Amino acid sequence: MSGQTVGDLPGVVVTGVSGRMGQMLVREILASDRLRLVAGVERTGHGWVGRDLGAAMGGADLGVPVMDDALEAFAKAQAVIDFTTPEATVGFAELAAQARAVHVIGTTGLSEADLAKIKAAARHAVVVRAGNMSLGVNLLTLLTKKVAAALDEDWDIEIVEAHHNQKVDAPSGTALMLGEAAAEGRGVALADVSDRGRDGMTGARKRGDIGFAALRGGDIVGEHDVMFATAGERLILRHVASDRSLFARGALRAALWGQDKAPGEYDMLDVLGLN
Ligand SMILES: NC(=O)c1ccc[n+]([C@@H]2O[C@H](COP(=O)([O-])OP(=O)(O)OC[C@H]3O[C@@H](n4cnc5c(N)ncnc54)[C@H](O)[C@@H]3O)[C@@H](O)[C@H]2O)c1
Ligand SMILES: O=C(O)C1=N[C@H](C(=O)O)CCC1
Repeated sequence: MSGQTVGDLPGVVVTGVSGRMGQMLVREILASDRLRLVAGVERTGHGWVGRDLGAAMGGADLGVPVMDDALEAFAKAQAVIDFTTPEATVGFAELAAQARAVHVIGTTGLSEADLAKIKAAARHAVVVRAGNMSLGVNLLTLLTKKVAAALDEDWDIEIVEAHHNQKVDAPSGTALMLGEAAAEGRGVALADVSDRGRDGMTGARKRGDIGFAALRGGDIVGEHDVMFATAGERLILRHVASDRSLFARGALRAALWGQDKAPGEYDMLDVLGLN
């Protein structure tokens, strides 16, 4: 970015700016010399709306407003980084497309109907979506696919995830990415073999199923095991995130990467050049 003035840097809006990821994103953007923070967006009625973002975060004024009019905010930006809720993200996808801003989506828990709306928005603008923005997890999806392809159904696949006690969706977006990768490696559709939330007299495990289990507690940032278990041995692939900043840095990288791309839906494997 040599020779650029601050005004030339791509402008970014962070939605859900008061949230765990929102505040982490603000800190990473302020520390970056490649992106410029233009606004934060929060839901109508939130106490931060109308305030300066720096002051709202308990520091000095930044000259960056917190707004609840997303379209007005997006009109000033080249990228929108969005870690909010499924309902909010679907609305933001349409507005980001109208503003022709790159929409980086970290929100998880999206339904098939939500994904269809995001796909429609991606006809007009760049969307980068991933249930996990870290390099390690995205590499883990490739390893999972490879191991699943190498092993037959004598090997049971179980995905175990653990997160903090405020997480509202399960299985995690990451666990679902890993499940998709395992299913792809096996040449099956995840929807046909997914086994979630066992409880009570479940009967014996069905051969070929991919099982999911979710743990919630304390301040766990995010842990994922993909277990391949057969008679006499187990292989466990594990990722442990100990700091949310790695998700935020992945999102910033995606926002920059998307600046010169054609409209469409992309993921972090595209951003990282691993596809
Ligand atoms: N993809 C990844 O790498 C990754 C990493 C961490 C978290 N996540 C996901 O990001 C999402 C947010 O996680 P979090 O821990 O920051 O949650 P959080 O609850 O701390 O933050 C969500 C924020 O969104 C705001 N919000 C809700 N509706 C809104 C609306 N209509 N307009 C504007 N703001 C709105 C809330 O007020 C809140 O500040 C979750 O889906 C989580 O699973 C993804
Ligand atoms: O804290 C969360 O919520 C996280 N969500 C993502 C998921 O659902 O996999 C990524 C890890 C943290």
